[in-house]
Amino acid sequence: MKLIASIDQGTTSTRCIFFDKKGQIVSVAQKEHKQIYPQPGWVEHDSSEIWQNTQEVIAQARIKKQIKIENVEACGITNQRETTLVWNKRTGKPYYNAIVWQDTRVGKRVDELEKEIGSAWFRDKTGLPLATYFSGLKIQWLLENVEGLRADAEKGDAIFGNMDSFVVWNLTGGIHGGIHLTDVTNASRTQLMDLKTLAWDAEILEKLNIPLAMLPAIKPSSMVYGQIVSEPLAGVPVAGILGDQQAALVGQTCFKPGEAKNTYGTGCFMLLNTGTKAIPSKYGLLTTVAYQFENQPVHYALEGSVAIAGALVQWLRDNLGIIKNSSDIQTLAASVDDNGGAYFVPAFSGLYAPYWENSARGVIAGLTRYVTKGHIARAALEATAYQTLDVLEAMEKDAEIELSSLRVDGGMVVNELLMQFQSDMLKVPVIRPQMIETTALGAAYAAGLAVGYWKNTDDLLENWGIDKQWEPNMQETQRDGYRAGWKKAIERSKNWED
Ligand SMILES: Nc1ncnc2c1ncn2[C@@H]1O[C@H](COP(=O)(O)OP(=O)(O)O)[C@@H](O)[C@H]1O
Ligand SMILES: O=P(O)(O)OC[C@H](O)CO
Repeated sequence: MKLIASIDQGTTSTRCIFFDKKGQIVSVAQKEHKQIYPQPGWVEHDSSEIWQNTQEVIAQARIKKQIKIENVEACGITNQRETTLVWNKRTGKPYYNAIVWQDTRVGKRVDELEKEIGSAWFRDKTGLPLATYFSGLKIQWLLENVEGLRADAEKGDAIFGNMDSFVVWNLTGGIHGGIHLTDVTNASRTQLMDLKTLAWDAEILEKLNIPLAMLPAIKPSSMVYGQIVSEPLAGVPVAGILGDQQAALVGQTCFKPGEAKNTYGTGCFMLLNTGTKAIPSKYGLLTTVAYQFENQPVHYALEGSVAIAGALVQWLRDNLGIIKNSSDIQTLAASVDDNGGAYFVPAFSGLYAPYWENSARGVIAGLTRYVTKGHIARAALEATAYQTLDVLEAMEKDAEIELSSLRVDGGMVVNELLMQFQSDMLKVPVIRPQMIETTALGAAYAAGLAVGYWKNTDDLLENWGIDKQWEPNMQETQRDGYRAGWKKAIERSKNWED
């Protein structure tokens, strides 16, 4: 049986999944990597650990089901977006740990640029507001803080990449001729690419003092980029690259304008396909590239990015120790009937969409002696649903549409309590497809389309099917009460950092 390999290099783990023609998983392997927190607000990853894990999960997934290399038609890559790495193309060594998208170290720089140039200038060109989230300011921070880096970058020896570029460069030979490229979806998250021309923007590079020589070539999301030379996928073409949230949009087969999905992982990201039109946002969303298949026009999306969703469950597990495994939150939250008046705003990296408040920090509001750890667990889950509601409202206003249902995926959607509460808050049905590994599937689709494994997107629509659907079932007054409590808590979280 012929298969497509997909590598999903996510924020908390790296997976390799082999898919068949029906979009079903044939084999999967996954490994978590360390989260490094050197200072409050800083988040880093060790890039050599990530590359090591990538090789291990590919090998494990192949061995588990004895997959023969001649049966692997192509490989797709999908990745945590924005996370920024600079390494030396002659030695392969990184200049610094990868600075993760959630990292807030460039907060001061954001404020300076806001005063100096203003967010609108960046938004008009890139579709993105000034925020700590994107890669451009992280690259600038590295250039200013790592000795010797600027000179190497100007020579073109020090090269930048998000994790897609880093993985592809290593797979295709590394210091022995690895290719240095990225796809349009990832490039659209650097804040260095012009959304209309799909090229690096010379004015922004000049303003941030970033040498063009260090940036990867920008390519479509689906095409044969080159051959893998490293075991255990040697000889297989790399044929698809998509940022993970765009990959989930493709995996959910949201190919028509007006179709949307919400992915509940570390963070939570809602994307609405807006077709070949880039819609500027007036209500706090991002305008971003959805995908570009080879020889086809680019498709855009509106995106509502929420930094902390499942990461809050991990925080309750790792930092407070009130649950042992992430899945234990279900029993704990179900041990009480409601949130007991408690609201948890997880503004650990400031607030992202639709607020974009760098200076916000996390708060638990409404505490009384009545509140138990069950209520805190419930408030933590509800936080994801309220944040999604904030984003959905902004999206409906920006795109002038009304969503009739929402397709969901990601690690948190196994949580039925959350899914019901989500539907109650949004007042629309929430639909979980049979396949919730949509991120890896989307990258597999991009790769498979490039090599003719699937003929066109119609082939892919047949692979999508519903597993479960939740209908709204809450009294309006009760819902309004929850919403009002959340809005008050949001106000308490703002303007915390000086
Ligand atoms: N039963 C559950 N209820 C709520 N959250 C969960 C549950 N199981 C896992 N999670 C959360 O889902 C996230 C993992 O989802 P995943 O899609 O793998 O994330 P990512 O791709 O961002 O690494 C973790 O943050 C974890 O805390
Ligand atoms: O790795 P995930 O699933 O948390 O996704 C991270 C996003 O790409 C950040 O923009």
